[in-house]
Amino acid sequence: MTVKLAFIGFGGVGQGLLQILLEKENELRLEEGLETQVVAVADVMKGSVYNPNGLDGNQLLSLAKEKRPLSEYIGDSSTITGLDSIRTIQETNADVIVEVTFTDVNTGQPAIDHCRAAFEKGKSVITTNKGPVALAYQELSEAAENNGAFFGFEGTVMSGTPALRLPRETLCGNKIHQITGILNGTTNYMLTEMEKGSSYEEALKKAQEQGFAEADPTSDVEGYDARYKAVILSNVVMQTPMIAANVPCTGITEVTQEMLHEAVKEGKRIRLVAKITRTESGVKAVIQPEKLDETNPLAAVPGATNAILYECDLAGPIFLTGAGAGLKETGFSLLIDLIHFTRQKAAVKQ
Ligand SMILES: NC(=O)C1=CN([C@@H]2O[C@H](COP(=O)(O)OP(=O)(O)OC[C@H]3O[C@@H](n4cnc5c(N)ncnc54)[C@H](OP(=O)(O)O)[C@@H]3O)[C@@H](O)[C@H]2O)C=CC1
Ligand SMILES: N[C@@H](CC=O)C(=O)O
Repeated sequence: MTVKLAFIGFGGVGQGLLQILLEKENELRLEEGLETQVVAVADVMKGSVYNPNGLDGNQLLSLAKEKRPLSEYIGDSSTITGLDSIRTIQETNADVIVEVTFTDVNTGQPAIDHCRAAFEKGKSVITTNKGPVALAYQELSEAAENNGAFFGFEGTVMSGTPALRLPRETLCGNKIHQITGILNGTTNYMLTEMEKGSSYEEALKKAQEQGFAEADPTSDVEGYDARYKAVILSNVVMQTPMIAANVPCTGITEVTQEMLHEAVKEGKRIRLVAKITRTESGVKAVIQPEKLDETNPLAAVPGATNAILYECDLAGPIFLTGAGAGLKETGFSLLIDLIHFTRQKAAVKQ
């Protein structure tokens, strides 16, 4: 099956997915029957390019790496430049929209509108953008279903570590009554680096250089990104709608090197912890730095690695750890969605 893709946003994660698709082209065709063709890319600063017969992935990546505009793409006479993101979604022949614009922690826009526009046209969406799933999950998942479209968002929590499919699919049949996790790679990386001696500013800069941080890192350090992820876990895994603004949230801006070193001396670690609990009056969440005993499995989680503990009624505690951020790792999360999209289409055909 050939799947035509349009990238909306072409930053680190979008490029990460395209790199993987090029590297694994043969494997994906042979093992999953999946062939992809990038037909369009639309990005705010880089511009846009569309060719219904497909674009050359290597040329797109070179332009992005050399920070050259997409209007410099050299293609045949069917190549069009200058479509904005909504026209790219509505007017191109893409089957799947790869929504990888920045996450806006107040409005979820423009990503929510991108998803709406895609579903109205019966097109599928795969995204790592937390806004749509945290703020409009109910509406968008219904719109996808009503229009026969696929809505994939595995990478919105813990990047390529399957923090959403594991509980929804593999652990199905359990009632999960509590989820506790380290859900932000940037802050965990910063806390680990600060424990080793880096200043707050140095640690943040290093996290930004490695592509872990949000476009506006305030979202990471103030805990808003982890709060969005807690809301997504409530919406999707606990199937209980949660309003982000109602979730108490404290980031790591007040955590000093002294506090971290003191904790280490006590045999403890300070980590930014998200807790989502099912109570008699609904699902509640809280995000805050916590001093964890070294025996707590979350305390041992280093760098941009994240971890999550699901407390299940039948399976008991299930602990999952892996990348929480990173361009290739998050690009991989989109590949997971793409493979599931392909398998679903193939199953419908049979
Ligand atoms: N990096 C990571 O480890 C992870 C990231 N995510 C999420 O994935 C998404 C992408 O992340 P990442 O690639 O790192 O971010 P980047 O900031 O590198 O890329 C985002 C891209 O989207 C573009 N963009 C912004 N608004 C629009 C718009 N309206 N139309 C078209 N393009 C737009 C930006 O353009 P410009 O820069 O030119 O303004 C930029 O090129 C984010 O939502 C992020 O929260 C999720 C999990 C992990
Ligand atoms: N900025 C985020 C990226 C992934 O969601 C993080 O650091 O976890």
